[in-house]
Amino acid sequence: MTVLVTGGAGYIGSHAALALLDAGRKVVILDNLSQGHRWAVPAGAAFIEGDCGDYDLLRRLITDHDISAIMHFAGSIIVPESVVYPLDYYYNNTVNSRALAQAAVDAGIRHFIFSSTAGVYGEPAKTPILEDFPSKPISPYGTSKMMTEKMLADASIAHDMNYVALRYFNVAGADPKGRSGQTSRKATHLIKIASQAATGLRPHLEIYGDDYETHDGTCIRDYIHVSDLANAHVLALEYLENGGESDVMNCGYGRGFSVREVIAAVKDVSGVDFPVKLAERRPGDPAALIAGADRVREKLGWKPQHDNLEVIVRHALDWEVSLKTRQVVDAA
Ligand SMILES: NC(=O)c1ccc[n+]([C@@H]2O[C@H](COP(=O)([O-])OP(=O)(O)OC[C@H]3O[C@@H](n4cnc5c(N)ncnc54)[C@H](O)[C@@H]3O)[C@@H](O)[C@H]2O)c1
Ligand SMILES: O=c1ccn([C@@H]2O[C@H](COP(=O)(O)OP(=O)(O)O[C@H]3O[C@H](CO)[C@H](O)[C@H](O)[C@H]3O)[C@@H](O)[C@H]2O)c(=O)[nH]1
Repeated sequence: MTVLVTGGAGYIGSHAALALLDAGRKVVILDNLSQGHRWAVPAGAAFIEGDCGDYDLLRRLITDHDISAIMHFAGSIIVPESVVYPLDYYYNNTVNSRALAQAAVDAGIRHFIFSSTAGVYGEPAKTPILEDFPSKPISPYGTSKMMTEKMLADASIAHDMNYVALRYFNVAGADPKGRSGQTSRKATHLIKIASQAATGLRPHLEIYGDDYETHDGTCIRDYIHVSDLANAHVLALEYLENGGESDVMNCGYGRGFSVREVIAAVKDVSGVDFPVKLAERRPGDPAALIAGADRVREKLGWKPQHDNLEVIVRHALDWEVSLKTRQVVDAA
Protein backbone atom coordinates (compact mmCIF):
# COMPACT_ATOMS: atom_id res chain seq x y z
CA MET A 1 0.00 0.00 0.00
CA THR A 2 2.20 2.75 -1.34
CA VAL A 3 1.39 6.23 -2.64
CA LEU A 4 2.75 7.29 -6.02
CA VAL A 5 3.68 10.99 -5.97
CA THR A 6 4.27 12.40 -9.44
CA GLY A 7 6.32 15.61 -9.45
CA GLY A 8 7.67 14.77 -6.00
CA ALA A 9 11.10 16.25 -6.77
CA GLY A 10 9.41 19.65 -7.11
CA TYR A 11 8.21 22.21 -4.61
CA ILE A 12 4.77 21.11 -3.47
CA GLY A 13 5.20 17.41 -4.29
CA SER A 14 8.31 17.14 -2.10
CA HIS A 15 6.37 18.65 0.84
CA ALA A 16 3.47 16.25 0.26
CA ALA A 17 5.93 13.35 0.19
CA LEU A 18 7.34 14.55 3.53
CA ALA A 19 3.83 14.79 4.99
CA LEU A 20 3.02 11.27 3.78
CA LEU A 21 6.26 9.87 5.21
CA ASP A 22 5.63 11.71 8.49
CA ALA A 23 2.19 10.04 8.55
CA GLY A 24 3.84 6.62 8.19
CA ARG A 25 3.04 6.06 4.52
CA LYS A 26 5.28 4.48 1.92
CA VAL A 27 6.06 6.81 -0.99
CA VAL A 28 7.33 6.36 -4.53
CA ILE A 29 8.21 9.52 -6.42
CA LEU A 30 8.09 9.73 -10.21
CA ASP A 31 9.67 12.86 -11.67
CA ASN A 32 11.37 13.60 -14.98
CA LEU A 33 13.55 16.26 -13.29
CA SER A 34 12.61 18.81 -15.96
CA GLN A 35 12.10 21.29 -13.11
CA GLY A 36 12.63 19.30 -9.93
CA HIS A 37 15.87 18.21 -8.31
CA ARG A 38 17.08 14.77 -7.29
CA TRP A 39 18.25 16.24 -3.97
CA ALA A 40 14.72 17.47 -3.25
CA VAL A 41 13.42 13.88 -3.04
CA PRO A 42 12.90 13.26 0.68
CA ALA A 43 14.96 10.58 2.40
CA GLY A 44 12.75 7.56 2.83
CA ALA A 45 10.95 7.91 -0.51
CA ALA A 46 11.80 5.66 -3.47
CA PHE A 47 12.64 7.63 -6.61
CA ILE A 48 12.07 6.79 -10.27
CA GLU A 49 13.24 9.19 -12.95
CA GLY A 50 10.65 9.13 -15.70
CA ASP A 51 7.65 10.79 -17.28
CA CYS A 52 4.13 10.72 -15.89
CA GLY A 53 2.87 10.31 -19.47
CA ASP A 54 4.79 7.05 -19.97
CA TYR A 55 1.98 4.50 -19.77
CA ASP A 56 4.18 1.38 -19.86
CA LEU A 57 6.48 2.69 -17.16
CA LEU A 58 3.46 3.58 -15.03
CA ARG A 59 1.92 0.12 -15.34
CA ARG A 60 5.21 -1.49 -14.33
CA LEU A 61 5.87 0.74 -11.37
CA ILE A 62 2.29 0.48 -10.08
CA THR A 63 2.68 -3.31 -9.98
CA ASP A 64 6.28 -3.40 -8.76
CA HIS A 65 5.62 -0.99 -5.87
CA ASP A 66 2.10 -2.10 -4.94
CA ILE A 67 0.71 1.39 -5.52
CA SER A 68 -2.75 1.97 -4.03
CA ALA A 69 -3.19 5.71 -4.62
CA ILE A 70 -1.79 8.48 -6.78
CA MET A 71 -1.05 12.11 -5.97
CA HIS A 72 -0.45 13.92 -9.22
CA PHE A 73 1.71 17.06 -8.91
CA ALA A 74 3.78 16.76 -12.09
CA GLY A 75 3.06 19.53 -14.54
CA SER A 76 4.11 22.83 -16.07
CA ILE A 77 3.18 25.76 -13.89
CA ILE A 78 4.06 29.16 -15.34
CA VAL A 79 0.97 31.05 -16.48
CA PRO A 80 2.62 33.55 -18.92
CA GLU A 81 4.70 30.74 -20.44
CA SER A 82 1.46 28.85 -21.11
CA VAL A 83 0.24 31.79 -23.19
CA VAL A 84 3.35 31.62 -25.37
CA TYR A 85 3.52 27.80 -25.59
CA PRO A 86 -0.08 26.64 -25.12
CA LEU A 87 0.35 23.30 -26.85
CA ASP A 88 3.24 22.39 -24.55
CA TYR A 89 0.97 23.06 -21.59
CA TYR A 90 -1.90 21.02 -22.98
CA TYR A 91 0.56 18.22 -23.63
CA ASN A 92 2.20 18.15 -20.24
CA ASN A 93 -0.78 19.04 -18.08
CA THR A 94 -3.64 17.41 -19.98
CA VAL A 95 -2.33 14.73 -22.36
CA ASN A 96 0.15 13.32 -19.84
CA SER A 97 -2.50 13.42 -17.11
CA ARG A 98 -4.79 11.42 -19.38
CA ALA A 99 -2.10 8.74 -19.75
CA LEU A 100 -1.65 8.65 -15.98
CA ALA A 101 -5.41 8.38 -15.41
CA GLN A 102 -5.59 5.58 -17.99
CA ALA A 103 -2.80 3.66 -16.28
CA ALA A 104 -4.48 4.22 -12.92
CA VAL A 105 -7.83 2.92 -14.14
CA ASP A 106 -6.28 -0.05 -15.99
CA ALA A 107 -4.26 -0.99 -12.91
CA GLY A 108 -7.29 -0.73 -10.61
CA ILE A 109 -6.00 2.27 -8.62
CA ARG A 110 -8.95 3.43 -6.52
CA HIS A 111 -7.83 6.85 -5.27
CA PHE A 112 -6.48 9.84 -7.17
CA ILE A 113 -5.57 13.30 -5.85
CA PHE A 114 -4.90 16.05 -8.36
CA SER A 115 -3.08 19.41 -8.09
CA SER A 116 -5.49 21.91 -9.54
CA THR A 117 -5.44 25.65 -9.27
CA ALA A 118 -7.47 28.76 -8.50
CA GLY A 119 -6.55 29.56 -12.11
CA VAL A 120 -9.57 27.48 -13.20
CA TYR A 121 -11.84 30.33 -12.02
CA GLY A 122 -10.27 32.93 -14.31
CA GLU A 123 -11.45 36.37 -13.24
CA PRO A 124 -14.30 35.61 -10.83
CA ALA A 125 -17.02 38.21 -10.39
CA LYS A 126 -16.56 38.27 -6.60
CA THR A 127 -14.57 36.92 -3.69
CA PRO A 128 -14.44 34.73 -1.70
CA ILE A 129 -14.49 32.21 -4.53
CA LEU A 130 -16.64 29.13 -3.96
CA GLU A 131 -16.06 25.78 -5.66
CA ASP A 132 -19.33 25.98 -7.57
CA PHE A 133 -18.42 29.28 -9.24
CA PRO A 134 -18.05 28.72 -12.99
CA SER A 135 -14.73 27.45 -14.35
CA LYS A 136 -13.72 30.10 -16.88
CA PRO A 137 -9.93 30.02 -17.06
CA ILE A 138 -8.23 32.86 -18.90
CA SER A 139 -4.92 31.12 -19.60
CA PRO A 140 -3.95 27.88 -21.32
CA TYR A 141 -2.48 26.83 -17.95
CA GLY A 142 -5.85 27.20 -16.24
CA THR A 143 -7.65 25.47 -19.10
CA SER A 144 -5.15 22.60 -19.14
CA LYS A 145 -5.90 21.99 -15.44
CA MET A 146 -9.65 22.38 -15.88
CA MET A 147 -9.61 19.76 -18.64
CA THR A 148 -7.83 17.29 -16.36
CA GLU A 149 -10.38 17.94 -13.63
CA LYS A 150 -13.14 17.12 -16.11
CA MET A 151 -11.38 13.92 -17.27
CA LEU A 152 -11.11 12.76 -13.68
CA ALA A 153 -14.77 13.60 -13.01
CA ASP A 154 -15.90 11.50 -15.97
CA ALA A 155 -13.45 8.67 -15.25
CA SER A 156 -14.56 8.50 -11.62
CA ILE A 157 -18.16 8.00 -12.74
CA ALA A 158 -17.26 5.29 -15.24
CA HIS A 159 -14.68 3.45 -13.12
CA ASP A 160 -14.10 2.36 -9.55
CA MET A 161 -11.88 5.33 -8.71
CA ASN A 162 -12.68 8.33 -6.51
CA TYR A 163 -10.71 11.56 -6.73
CA VAL A 164 -10.17 14.91 -5.09
CA ALA A 165 -8.95 17.88 -7.11
CA LEU A 166 -7.43 20.42 -4.75
CA ARG A 167 -7.53 23.93 -6.19
CA TYR A 168 -4.55 25.66 -4.68
CA PHE A 169 -4.49 29.40 -4.21
CA ASN A 170 -1.04 31.01 -3.75
CA VAL A 171 1.34 28.47 -2.29
CA ALA A 172 4.32 29.83 -0.33
CA GLY A 173 6.71 29.15 2.52
CA ALA A 174 8.79 26.07 3.23
CA ASP A 175 8.96 23.04 5.49
CA PRO A 176 9.31 24.40 9.08
CA LYS A 177 12.05 21.81 9.71
CA GLY A 178 13.99 23.07 6.68
CA ARG A 179 13.81 19.76 4.79
CA SER A 180 12.39 21.30 1.60
CA GLY A 181 11.29 24.59 0.10
CA GLN A 182 10.63 26.38 -3.18
CA THR A 183 13.16 25.01 -5.62
CA SER A 184 11.65 25.84 -9.00
CA ARG A 185 14.28 26.90 -11.51
CA LYS A 186 12.13 29.66 -13.02
CA ALA A 187 10.27 30.91 -9.96
CA THR A 188 7.82 33.71 -10.64
CA HIS A 189 5.99 33.68 -7.30
CA LEU A 190 5.92 36.88 -5.28
CA ILE A 191 7.12 35.57 -1.89
CA LYS A 192 9.94 33.61 -3.54
CA ILE A 193 11.03 36.65 -5.58
CA ALA A 194 10.83 38.94 -2.55
CA SER A 195 12.86 36.44 -0.48
CA GLN A 196 15.48 36.36 -3.23
CA ALA A 197 15.60 40.18 -3.21
CA ALA A 198 15.97 40.18 0.58
CA THR A 199 18.83 37.67 0.47
CA GLY A 200 20.67 39.51 -2.31
CA LEU A 201 19.97 37.04 -5.11
CA ARG A 202 18.05 39.73 -7.01
CA PRO A 203 18.86 43.44 -7.18
CA HIS A 204 15.26 44.55 -6.74
CA LEU A 205 11.60 43.55 -6.92
CA GLU A 206 9.01 44.91 -9.34
CA ILE A 207 5.38 45.51 -8.39
CA TYR A 208 3.21 44.61 -11.36
CA GLY A 209 0.70 47.45 -11.26
CA ASP A 210 -0.68 49.59 -8.44
CA ASP A 211 -3.88 50.79 -10.09
CA TYR A 212 -6.12 47.82 -9.27
CA GLU A 213 -9.40 48.29 -7.42
CA THR A 214 -8.03 47.19 -4.05
CA HIS A 215 -7.33 49.10 -0.84
CA ASP A 216 -3.73 49.98 -1.83
CA GLY A 217 -4.00 49.47 -5.61
CA THR A 218 -1.98 46.21 -5.70
CA CYS A 219 -3.35 42.70 -6.26
CA ILE A 220 -4.64 40.65 -3.35
CA ARG A 221 -3.96 36.92 -3.03
CA ASP A 222 -4.68 34.16 -0.52
CA TYR A 223 -1.23 32.83 0.48
CA ILE A 224 -1.26 29.30 1.89
CA HIS A 225 1.70 27.68 3.66
CA VAL A 226 3.00 24.74 1.65
CA SER A 227 3.08 22.44 4.69
CA ASP A 228 -0.59 23.13 5.47
CA LEU A 229 -1.33 22.35 1.83
CA ALA A 230 0.71 19.14 2.05
CA ASN A 231 -1.32 18.05 5.07
CA ALA A 232 -4.54 18.66 3.14
CA HIS A 233 -3.31 16.01 0.69
CA VAL A 234 -2.77 13.44 3.44
CA LEU A 235 -6.28 14.16 4.74
CA ALA A 236 -7.72 13.96 1.22
CA LEU A 237 -6.18 10.51 0.85
CA GLU A 238 -7.71 9.34 4.15
CA TYR A 239 -11.04 10.81 3.04
CA LEU A 240 -10.97 8.89 -0.24
CA GLU A 241 -9.86 5.66 1.46
CA ASN A 242 -12.82 6.00 3.83
CA GLY A 243 -15.18 6.10 0.85
CA GLY A 244 -15.48 9.88 0.48
CA GLU A 245 -17.23 11.02 -2.67
CA SER A 246 -15.20 12.63 -5.43
CA ASP A 247 -14.97 16.39 -5.13
CA VAL A 248 -13.10 19.60 -5.87
CA MET A 249 -11.88 21.69 -2.94
CA ASN A 250 -10.30 25.11 -2.68
CA CYS A 251 -7.08 25.27 -0.67
CA GLY A 252 -6.51 28.68 0.86
CA TYR A 253 -7.14 30.33 4.21
CA GLY A 254 -10.03 32.57 3.14
CA ARG A 255 -8.17 35.86 3.62
CA GLY A 256 -5.87 37.89 1.40
CA PHE A 257 -2.83 40.16 1.41
CA SER A 258 -1.88 42.79 -1.15
CA VAL A 259 1.45 42.80 -2.97
CA ARG A 260 2.51 45.81 -0.88
CA GLU A 261 1.57 44.01 2.34
CA VAL A 262 3.62 40.98 1.33
CA ILE A 263 6.63 43.17 0.50
CA ALA A 264 6.31 44.95 3.85
CA ALA A 265 6.22 41.59 5.65
CA VAL A 266 9.34 40.34 3.83
CA LYS A 267 11.21 43.56 4.61
CA ASP A 268 10.10 43.43 8.23
CA VAL A 269 10.94 39.76 8.83
CA SER A 270 14.27 39.91 6.95
CA GLY A 271 15.29 43.36 8.20
CA VAL A 272 16.41 44.19 4.63
CA ASP A 273 15.01 47.25 2.85
CA PHE A 274 15.55 45.96 -0.71
CA PRO A 275 14.69 48.23 -3.67
CA VAL A 276 11.16 48.04 -5.07
CA LYS A 277 10.17 49.42 -8.47
CA LEU A 278 6.77 49.99 -9.98
CA ALA A 279 6.18 48.18 -13.27
CA GLU A 280 3.33 47.68 -15.73
CA ARG A 281 0.47 45.34 -14.91
CA ARG A 282 1.20 41.70 -15.74
CA PRO A 283 -1.39 40.52 -18.28
CA GLY A 284 -4.01 38.18 -16.84
CA ASP A 285 -3.62 39.12 -13.16
CA PRO A 286 -7.05 39.36 -11.49
CA ALA A 287 -7.30 42.10 -8.81
CA ALA A 288 -8.23 39.78 -5.93
CA LEU A 289 -8.34 36.00 -5.45
CA ILE A 290 -9.48 34.76 -2.06
CA ALA A 291 -10.60 31.22 -1.40
CA GLY A 292 -13.95 30.29 0.02
CA ALA A 293 -12.25 27.71 2.22
CA ASP A 294 -15.03 26.00 4.18
CA ARG A 295 -15.32 22.82 2.15
CA VAL A 296 -11.77 21.57 2.74
CA ARG A 297 -12.16 22.17 6.49
CA GLU A 298 -15.59 20.58 6.72
CA LYS A 299 -15.03 17.56 4.48
CA LEU A 300 -11.41 16.78 5.34
CA GLY A 301 -11.24 18.16 8.89
CA TRP A 302 -8.32 20.29 7.75
CA LYS A 303 -6.89 22.52 10.50
CA PRO A 304 -4.11 24.79 9.22
CA GLN A 305 -1.09 25.27 11.49
CA HIS A 306 0.63 28.20 9.76
CA ASP A 307 -2.07 30.72 8.83
CA ASN A 308 0.21 33.68 9.48
CA LEU A 309 1.94 35.76 6.80
CA GLU A 310 5.03 36.42 8.95
CA VAL A 311 5.47 32.69 9.57
CA ILE A 312 5.12 31.91 5.87
CA VAL A 313 7.68 34.61 5.04
CA ARG A 314 10.05 33.47 7.83
CA HIS A 315 10.08 29.92 6.47
CA ALA A 316 10.54 31.13 2.86
CA LEU A 317 13.47 33.31 3.95
CA ASP A 318 15.08 30.54 6.02
CA TRP A 319 14.90 28.29 2.98
CA GLU A 320 16.49 30.91 0.70
CA VAL A 321 19.36 31.31 3.16
CA SER A 322 19.84 27.53 3.38
CA LEU A 323 19.95 27.33 -0.42
CA LYS A 324 22.71 29.92 -0.45
CA THR A 325 24.78 28.10 2.16
CA ARG A 326 24.30 24.82 0.31
CA GLN A 327 25.38 26.67 -2.83
CA VAL A 328 22.33 25.35 -4.64
CA VAL A 329 21.62 28.18 -7.01
CA ASP A 330 18.01 28.47 -8.08
CA ALA A 331 18.67 30.26 -11.35
CA ALA A 332 16.01 32.83 -12.14
N1 LIG B 1 3.08 26.68 -6.97
C1 LIG B 1 1.83 27.12 -6.97
O1 LIG B 1 1.54 28.22 -6.46
C2 LIG B 1 0.72 26.27 -7.56
C3 LIG B 1 -0.57 26.79 -7.53
C4 LIG B 1 -1.59 26.00 -8.06
C5 LIG B 1 -1.34 24.73 -8.56
N2 LIG B 1 -0.08 24.26 -8.59
C6 LIG B 1 0.17 22.92 -9.16
O2 LIG B 1 0.90 22.15 -8.22
C7 LIG B 1 1.74 21.21 -8.91
C8 LIG B 1 3.14 21.30 -8.37
O3 LIG B 1 3.62 22.62 -8.56
P1 LIG B 1 5.02 23.11 -7.98
O4 LIG B 1 4.88 24.53 -7.60
O5 LIG B 1 5.51 22.13 -6.98
O6 LIG B 1 5.92 23.05 -9.29
P2 LIG B 1 7.37 22.41 -9.54
O7 LIG B 1 7.79 22.81 -10.91
O8 LIG B 1 8.28 22.73 -8.40
O9 LIG B 1 7.07 20.85 -9.50
C9 LIG B 1 6.57 20.13 -10.60
C10 LIG B 1 7.41 18.87 -10.72
O10 LIG B 1 6.87 18.07 -11.78
C11 LIG B 1 7.96 17.58 -12.55
N3 LIG B 1 7.39 17.29 -13.88
C12 LIG B 1 6.90 18.17 -14.78
N4 LIG B 1 6.43 17.53 -15.85
C13 LIG B 1 6.62 16.19 -15.62
C14 LIG B 1 6.32 15.02 -16.34
N5 LIG B 1 5.73 15.07 -17.55
N6 LIG B 1 6.65 13.82 -15.80
C15 LIG B 1 7.26 13.76 -14.60
N7 LIG B 1 7.56 14.83 -13.86
C16 LIG B 1 7.24 16.04 -14.37
C17 LIG B 1 9.01 18.65 -12.51
O11 LIG B 1 10.32 18.17 -12.78
C18 LIG B 1 8.87 19.16 -11.08
O12 LIG B 1 9.69 18.44 -10.18
C19 LIG B 1 1.62 21.56 -10.40
O13 LIG B 1 0.74 20.63 -11.01
C20 LIG B 1 1.02 22.95 -10.39
O14 LIG B 1 0.27 23.20 -11.55
C21 LIG B 1 0.98 25.00 -8.11
O1 LIG C 1 7.78 39.92 -9.01
C1 LIG C 1 6.55 39.92 -8.80
C2 LIG C 1 5.81 38.70 -8.75
C3 LIG C 1 4.44 38.79 -8.55
N1 LIG C 1 3.82 40.00 -8.39
C4 LIG C 1 2.39 40.07 -8.14
O2 LIG C 1 2.11 39.28 -7.01
C5 LIG C 1 0.82 38.67 -7.14
C6 LIG C 1 1.00 37.16 -6.98
O3 LIG C 1 1.71 36.67 -8.11
P1 LIG C 1 2.33 35.20 -8.17
O4 LIG C 1 3.08 35.09 -9.44
O5 LIG C 1 3.05 34.92 -6.89
O6 LIG C 1 1.05 34.25 -8.17
P2 LIG C 1 -0.23 34.25 -9.13
O7 LIG C 1 -1.35 34.81 -8.30
O8 LIG C 1 0.03 34.88 -10.42
O9 LIG C 1 -0.43 32.70 -9.49
C7 LIG C 1 -0.31 31.64 -8.59
O10 LIG C 1 -1.56 31.33 -8.05
C8 LIG C 1 -2.55 31.04 -9.01
C9 LIG C 1 -3.81 30.77 -8.27
O11 LIG C 1 -4.19 31.89 -7.54
C10 LIG C 1 -2.15 29.86 -9.87
O12 LIG C 1 -2.34 28.68 -9.16
C11 LIG C 1 -0.72 29.94 -10.35
O13 LIG C 1 -0.28 28.67 -10.76
C12 LIG C 1 0.22 30.42 -9.31
O14 LIG C 1 1.43 30.75 -9.94
C13 LIG C 1 0.31 39.06 -8.53
O15 LIG C 1 -0.55 40.14 -8.38
C14 LIG C 1 1.56 39.51 -9.28
O16 LIG C 1 1.32 40.48 -10.25
C15 LIG C 1 4.55 41.18 -8.44
O17 LIG C 1 4.00 42.27 -8.31
N2 LIG C 1 5.89 41.10 -8.65
